[in-house]
Amino acid sequence: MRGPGGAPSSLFPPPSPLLLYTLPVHIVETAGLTRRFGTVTALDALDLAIPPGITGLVGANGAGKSTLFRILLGLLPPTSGTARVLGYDVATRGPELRQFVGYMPEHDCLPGDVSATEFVAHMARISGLPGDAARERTAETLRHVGLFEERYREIRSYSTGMKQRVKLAQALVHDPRLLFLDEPTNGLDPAGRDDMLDLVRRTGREFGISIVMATHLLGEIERVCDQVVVIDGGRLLRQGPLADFTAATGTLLVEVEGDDDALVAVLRGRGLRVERDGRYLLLPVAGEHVLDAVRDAAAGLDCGIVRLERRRQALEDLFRPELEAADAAR
Ligand SMILES: Nc1ncnc2c1ncn2[C@@H]1O[C@H](COP(=O)(O)OP(=O)(O)OP(=O)(O)O)[C@@H](O)[C@H]1O
Repeated sequence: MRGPGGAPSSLFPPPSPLLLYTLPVHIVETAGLTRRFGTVTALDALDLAIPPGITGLVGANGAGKSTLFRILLGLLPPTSGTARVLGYDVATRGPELRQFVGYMPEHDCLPGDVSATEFVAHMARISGLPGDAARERTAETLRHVGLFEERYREIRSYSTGMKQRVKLAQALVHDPRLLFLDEPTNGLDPAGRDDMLDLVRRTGREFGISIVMATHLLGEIERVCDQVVVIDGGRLLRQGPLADFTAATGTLLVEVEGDDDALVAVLRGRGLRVERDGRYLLLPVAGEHVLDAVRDAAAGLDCGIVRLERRRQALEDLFRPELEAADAAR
């Protein structure tokens, strides 16, 4: 496991200087990437340029996310076009690139009759780690994903959330520089979803591992990702930094502690338009006087201001219409 900032642990030799100096600007690059299955076009002339960091790959079911992962791992040949992962051409250098890439598949693929320790250590050995290092590294990885206490239990006795963690552990055990996670929150309840997203974020941020996470849930992207790639029907809708998609809107978002009904009444009494969204009050930002009015009114009513900021655009609002339009056109 690498420490914060990406420093390698003592368990692993440092990456070769050659690799350090040749790390590409983009961890994934594709040009005209196309994959057909008979009459179905799963990927359609996809041009991607994904920088290091945590990237959300978002698309509805059948958008082509899993097909893209299989191609990027060098496990499935494209029909046409090219792809490079960490600078390696997937068509010719699959075995090399897979040393540096971890993959968490979407569906349940774990053997039930072995423990997490046995399974993850087996995967570590397959990746080329010698016995002692594989055992140490397995314990370390299972601790990271929160399964250390239960590591000797048979996988068949695990909950869905625990099985997802085993899948993440096997993807991490060989100390990859890049992780492909295919719907890591699949089948989890809201609390399990939160825990998994937190784990994904910590894995990316604390250990400096780049992550591409496929999901069909836009809200998940907003919580953990720096970058967004949106595909639909195998085609690229948009890609770029999350901040570009969630620019500040012309709406002021206010949250107060205290009598917010009274605050609404006072603000409306001053001629301001105020709407409610749960515990938030929303006002069009017509100028500085709106901010001043909110501050003065809250102070006059002894309401503590918890949030007073421009509301940001939600990904959901941006892409839902595009995804729906693309669906209708098919
Ligand atoms: N081996 C295959 N043979 C035929 N069609 C396939 C094959 N693999 C994928 N497809 C088709 O390609 C399209 C993209 O599938 P893919 O699994 O990549 O989508 P996805 O975005 O990962 O969706 P999901 O989350 O539902 O798996 C779908 O129409 C799917 O039916």
